[in-house]
Amino acid sequence: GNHWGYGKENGPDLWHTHYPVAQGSRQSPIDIPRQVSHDPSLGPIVLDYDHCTSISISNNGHSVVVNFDDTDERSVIHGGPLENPYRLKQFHFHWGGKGCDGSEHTVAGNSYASELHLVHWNAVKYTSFDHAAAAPEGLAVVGIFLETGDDHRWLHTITDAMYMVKYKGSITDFKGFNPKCLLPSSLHYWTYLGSLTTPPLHESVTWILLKDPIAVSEKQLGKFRLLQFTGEEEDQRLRMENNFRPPQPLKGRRIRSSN
Ligand SMILES: COc1cccc(N2C=Cc3cc(S(N)(=O)=O)sc3S2(=O)=O)c1
Ligand SMILES: [Zn+2]
Repeated sequence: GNHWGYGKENGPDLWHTHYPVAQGSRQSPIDIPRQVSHDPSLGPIVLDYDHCTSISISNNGHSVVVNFDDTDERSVIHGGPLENPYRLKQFHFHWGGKGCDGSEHTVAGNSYASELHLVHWNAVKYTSFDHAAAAPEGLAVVGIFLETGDDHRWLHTITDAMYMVKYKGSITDFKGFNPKCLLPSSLHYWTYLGSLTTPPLHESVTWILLKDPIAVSEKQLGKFRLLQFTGEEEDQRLRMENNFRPPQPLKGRRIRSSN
């Protein structure tokens, strides 16, 4: 049927027809205003990725996803606003078209070129990722902004693998990648309660947005746009770009800032 996407016929403004929660009270992304209340009780976020390694990279028809083995507590985040450790499950990106920005969250109305999402789930409170992804405290997503500048020395590993997952439904081995190398120098962050930014739009996410962007080159971003929304067998060739949802109403939510 009319599967959701980012086009005119199936884009973010129409998602509410199949996913009414799209008009809910804690939807993401949001715009981060210039002034955010500083909460001294908010400790640092800790990313324990030391023994973390990736398994595969795939194209799910909406983004490029790097998947992790989440069968133990090897790679977790804890601290900050989180009551429990959350296990890393996958990371993926959202980006724009040639010369236009594609982040999902915005800062004082400004977009970045792209946004990286590191998706973690609460294996202390929930028995599976699928349960956690639909539960109020189930997920913690770390958002990292990408701005265009110099080449990112480690992003090459990911962009070089993209030709292997050009089409929707493709997946290939991608072992030994540690996302610690994608973190900016500072782990200062904003945090608020929100949702998945794509269908099913579950309101299950504690968002942790790092304030500092990382720099990637236009050339590296260009390789993201070689990916396709469509499958190899489809005659339509749709370049994967502008796969971002615009900011949603804050609806009275509080956004807190770490130090
Ligand atoms: C039962 O719920 C499930 C089961 C399997 C996968 C998903 N997901 C779908 C979308 C989605 C969007 C994310 S974003 N852009 O906010 O970081 S994270 C994420 S997901 O949790 O992987 C949900
Ligand atoms: Zn995302």
